[in-house]
Amino acid sequence: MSSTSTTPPTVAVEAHGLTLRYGRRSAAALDDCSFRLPTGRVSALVGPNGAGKSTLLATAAGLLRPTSGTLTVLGTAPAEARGRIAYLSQDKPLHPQLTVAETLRMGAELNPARWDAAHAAAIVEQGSLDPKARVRGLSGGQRTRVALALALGKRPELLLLDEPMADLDPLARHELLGTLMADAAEHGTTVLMSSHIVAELADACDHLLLLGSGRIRLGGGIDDLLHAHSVVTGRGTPADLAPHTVVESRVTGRGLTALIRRDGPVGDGWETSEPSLEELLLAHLRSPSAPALLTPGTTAAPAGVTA
Ligand SMILES: Nc1ncnc2c1ncn2[C@@H]1O[C@H](COP(=O)(O)OP(=O)(O)OP(=O)(O)O)[C@@H](O)[C@H]1O
Repeated sequence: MSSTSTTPPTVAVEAHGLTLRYGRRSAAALDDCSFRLPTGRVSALVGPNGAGKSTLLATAAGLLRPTSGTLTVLGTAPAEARGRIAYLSQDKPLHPQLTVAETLRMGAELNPARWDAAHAAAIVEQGSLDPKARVRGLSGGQRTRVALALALGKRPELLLLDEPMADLDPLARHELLGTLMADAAEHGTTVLMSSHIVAELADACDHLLLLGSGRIRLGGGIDDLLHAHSVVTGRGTPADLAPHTVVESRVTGRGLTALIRRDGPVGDGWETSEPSLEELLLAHLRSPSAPALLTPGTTAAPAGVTA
């Protein structure tokens, strides 16, 4: 890696042929993944159950080692970047016997150089949590808030969140997503978070990584990915849509409706519109054999070339 302390890396996470098997004979949980994620963005990590999202996040946090290939974060090996990363796993481990205030004090002690006490306290206060309450007495969503306060109070350069919003109520989700976006905008924090709640990701995230069966299916800026696709409706067959790539098609009352990846202008006779994020993701999830697409900024650099 060639980055120096005066020039922060522009790439937060970069994978080359990243493959991870939990056992020698197991199927690959991550299978030859190559991609890069730019710094300072909020990226959504999406995919069906078992796609490899948690595995990728734990690998980026330095808790799992690739079977082959490489993964670098913030320009270095994940283990070397631990102090600059915050990782919140799905089970959000906290000490149940500690109070909320003691938990935040522990965060301060563990991260003396970086701890932002005011930021962590504000996240807890927004949830109207009693600082003297014991963690074991909190609801699932309240624990999530404390765990997020611990992660964000560390002022990480890279924040890895595994389904952080699953047990939050809609208001809390909205508010905490706003906090993540503000941190990315004001402090350049890079956020990579897995989630199944596509509607909320569309508002909060500007980047996307779609995993299916351990492989990268889509990667890039959400706007770029949406612009690259069209929903077309008309009287014709999928073959009539050549040279475009038909990701998914179905016959409806109005003829054929297809989600295509455009290769030039769409011919006359087809009504076209831009897909929503949900339409794009669903079409790719229902069509696992559709070719993968990584937009230019998300394609891993050739070996030996650094950001
Ligand atoms: N500790 C483990 N030991 C063995 N196999 C595992 C382990 N953890 C995950 N796997 C397997 O690796 C694959 C990817 O799992 P992973 O948990 O990364 O998926 P995911 O996309 O996070 O799923 P979900 O949306 O259900 O959380 C799955 O086939 C899973 O069974």
